[in-house]
Amino acid sequence: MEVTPNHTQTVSGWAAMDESGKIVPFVFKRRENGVDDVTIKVKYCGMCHTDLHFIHNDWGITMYPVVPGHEITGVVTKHLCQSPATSLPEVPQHALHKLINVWTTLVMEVTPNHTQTVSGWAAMDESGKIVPFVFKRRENGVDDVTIKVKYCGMCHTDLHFIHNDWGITMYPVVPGHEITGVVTKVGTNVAGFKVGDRVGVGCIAASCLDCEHCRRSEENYCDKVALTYNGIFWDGSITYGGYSGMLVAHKRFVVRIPDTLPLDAAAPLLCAGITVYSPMKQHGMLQADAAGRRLGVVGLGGLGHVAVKFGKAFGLHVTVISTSPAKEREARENLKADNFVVSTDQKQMQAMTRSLDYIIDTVAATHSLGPILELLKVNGKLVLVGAPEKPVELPSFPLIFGKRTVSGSMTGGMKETQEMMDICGEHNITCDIEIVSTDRINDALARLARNDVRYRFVINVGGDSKL
Ligand SMILES: NC(=O)C1=CN([C@@H]2O[C@H](COP(=O)(O)OP(=O)(O)OC[C@H]3O[C@@H](n4cnc5c(N)ncnc54)[C@H](OP(=O)(O)O)[C@@H]3O)[C@@H](O)[C@H]2O)C=CC1
Ligand SMILES: O=C/C=C/c1ccc(O)c(O)c1
Repeated sequence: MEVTPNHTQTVSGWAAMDESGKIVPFVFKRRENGVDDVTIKVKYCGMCHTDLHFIHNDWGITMYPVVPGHEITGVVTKHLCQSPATSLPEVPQHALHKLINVWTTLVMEVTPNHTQTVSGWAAMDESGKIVPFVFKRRENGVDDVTIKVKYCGMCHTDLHFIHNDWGITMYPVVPGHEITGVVTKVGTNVAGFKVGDRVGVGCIAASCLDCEHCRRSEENYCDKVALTYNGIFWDGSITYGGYSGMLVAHKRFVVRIPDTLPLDAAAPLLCAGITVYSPMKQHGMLQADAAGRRLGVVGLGGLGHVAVKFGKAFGLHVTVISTSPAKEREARENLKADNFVVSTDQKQMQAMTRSLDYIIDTVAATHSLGPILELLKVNGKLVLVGAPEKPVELPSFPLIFGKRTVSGSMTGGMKETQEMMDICGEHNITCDIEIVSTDRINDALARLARNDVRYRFVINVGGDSKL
């Protein structure tokens, strides 16, 4: 109730409280009937197999307690005319603006300290079109840092969310988790940052700060993690990302950008960089004794090209495994890749059998891991970071016959992100970027979807402007 003061109506229902899958009686609160709402007395509810998936957390995205049911029939008991909320201001609007106003009104009702108006860019539905979107952010709290956004990288994850590939998008979604900018305000409990500092924000907006993972600064694995967009923040509000002019971030989730790094080419390090750095470190690829070992990078996009750069900076022998022969020359000449294999060319693939110690797979589309696993030596390790919407094919024979391991990795923790950023500062590692103006976001997304970028689009949100 603290989080959502307008959730005043008590409802009796039935919920699963955990993965045991047992349904128990559950009393909870629903919001008051808003201006665009209809209250329904539920008469019947079908039991879909999706309910079972959520009850058992089959898809790994259940937020317990979960009250299932999406085949609902009933009778209207309250609607607009009886709503306690008054009508919207009389402004000539087309449908989209009206929707935005309703949304903003609701957010303000739920989170009264969300008083700062911000201009950004959002997808309103699965059509995937990005449109200007005005919304509210919270006031700068005692532990918060307010940031004027200068640049924001366009990660393939943004595309997945914009198109609801993963089925979990809460529209309107303001994407962007590769954010750099300048501090404009700090809270009274903030010691590490001051106005004017060059900073970045990556994938995390909040975590519990208290669990075993948070204590180890693996906030990315906290089961209460709130992602930078499409997350649910401590106050119950939905988070909005860096395709926007301004951001309020908790100090724990802000990273210092070394003076040697430009804010535009450093921005993708906040996601693409840390997402490959973290498993490379975890699996020992960055240790001095790993120099000379053989790394394969599957997919030469935003994540992949940074993996090549880290691999080379730490003395690994790097092979790019790509569907795009046209990327070979640049990969060898600019990224200094030692080898380039076209994954659709069976001869080239066969010649690489049992040659690699590690592989990082960054591919955004569904594919089979079988031919890729064959490239690993016995005991070799494959780390999956690409997140296609459908499961990848994982045949057992190449795993068994090569005693190989497949694992996954999700972005990185905050301590590790700062460490990575500082290493990039020392080694002058930045991303290869193409700057996009805010009126070209849709064109850039279309090009990203058809694999036409070398290697990251970065939106110039406010890079040319003074503070
Ligand atoms: N695990 C995590 O924490 C994170 C995961 N991700 C995920 O990683 C994946 C890659 O992200 P990112 O590097 O930004 O994406 P990019 O689009 O920049 O790169 C993906 C690369 O995959 C290869 N590819 C092959 N086939 C396809 C296809 N049909 N569609 C798209 N790509 C294809 C391409 O490389 P080539 O031309 O060489 O074949 C392409 O450049 C995404 O699924 C993203 O959601 C992103 C951030 C964090
Ligand atoms: O695959 C990784 C996805 C990471 C992610 C999803 C949503 C979001 O807001 C993020 O900041 C990161």
